[in-house]
Amino acid sequence: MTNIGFIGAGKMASAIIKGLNKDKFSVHISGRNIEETQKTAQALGVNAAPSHADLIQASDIIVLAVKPYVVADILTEHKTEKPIVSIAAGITLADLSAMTTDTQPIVRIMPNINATIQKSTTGIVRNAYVSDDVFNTVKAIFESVGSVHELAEKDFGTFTALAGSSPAYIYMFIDAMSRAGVLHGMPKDVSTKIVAETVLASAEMILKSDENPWTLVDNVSSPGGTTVAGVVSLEKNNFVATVIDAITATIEKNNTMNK
Ligand SMILES: NC(=O)C1=CN([C@@H]2O[C@H](COP(=O)(O)OP(=O)(O)OC[C@H]3O[C@@H](n4cnc5c(N)ncnc54)[C@H](OP(=O)(O)O)[C@@H]3O)[C@@H](O)[C@H]2O)C=CC1
Ligand SMILES: O=C(O)[C@@H]1CCC=N1
Repeated sequence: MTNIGFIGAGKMASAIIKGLNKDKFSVHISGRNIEETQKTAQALGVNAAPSHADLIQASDIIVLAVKPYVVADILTEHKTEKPIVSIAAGITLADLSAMTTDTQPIVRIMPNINATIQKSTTGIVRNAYVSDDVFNTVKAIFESVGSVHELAEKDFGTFTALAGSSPAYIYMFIDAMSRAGVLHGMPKDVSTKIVAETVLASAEMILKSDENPWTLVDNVSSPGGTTVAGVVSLEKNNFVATVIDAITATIEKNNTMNK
């Protein structure tokens, strides 16, 4: 049984812990406040550690699941040679090494909120001090809540935009479509379900088809028909450039988070 300790048990840690196979992993959590930690531990069916030091003592692998600005404080105060896994946005392996030691085994992860339904698309990279055994265990943790993509660290900012943050942008798109349904007389719950089902199936089409997305756009667009009228309107309003700008802004923020 591998002992996994989560420092910080908020939205992401809870989503990951819920998906973990408790026959393979014994899970410990520690937070800012022991009463809150005990309540969260009880709700998740895991162990509450009285302090971060106790959690580190009890764990084989320590997952930092706190907000990025808290990571340095924790790593400065608590030294360990055990492998550290960070899910914090914008904090690089080099940043984490600078907060620990030159030889600290560190894995950097970018999951997404779809871990809540075991469908995270997760990015992973390790430094040179992480053994294959530890790396495979960390991969297994995140495979319990979705797919795992091994990346070069230079691509982590882009991955953060395309997978870590993008659920928010996709929710915005769904809500905008659904609001248009309301404008044209449909109840919001009905239009949201219709749009969400259509987004889900359209994404499945892209994953199952060999065609590129623009060919699929052309397949929907009948000559002189309804779809092309909407496609031209989206383009008049800079839909593609607007989306690309949002992804670039996300990457730029990622690159300056710890500066
Ligand atoms: N949300 C998302 O979609 C994603 C988030 N991430 C990353 O995951 C990390 C966590 O984000 P998320 O789960 O959303 O945030 P949450 O705020 O939900 O969780 C953070 C948790 O850390 C706790 N905490 C704060 N200070 C300390 C401390 N000193 N010691 C221990 N615990 C502490 C907080 O407790 P309290 O509430 O009491 O302050 C809270 O429970 C971030 O670094 C973020 O970049 C990565 C990918 C996606
Ligand atoms: O907004 C953030 O910084 C985190 C990282 C990806 C999703 N949420």
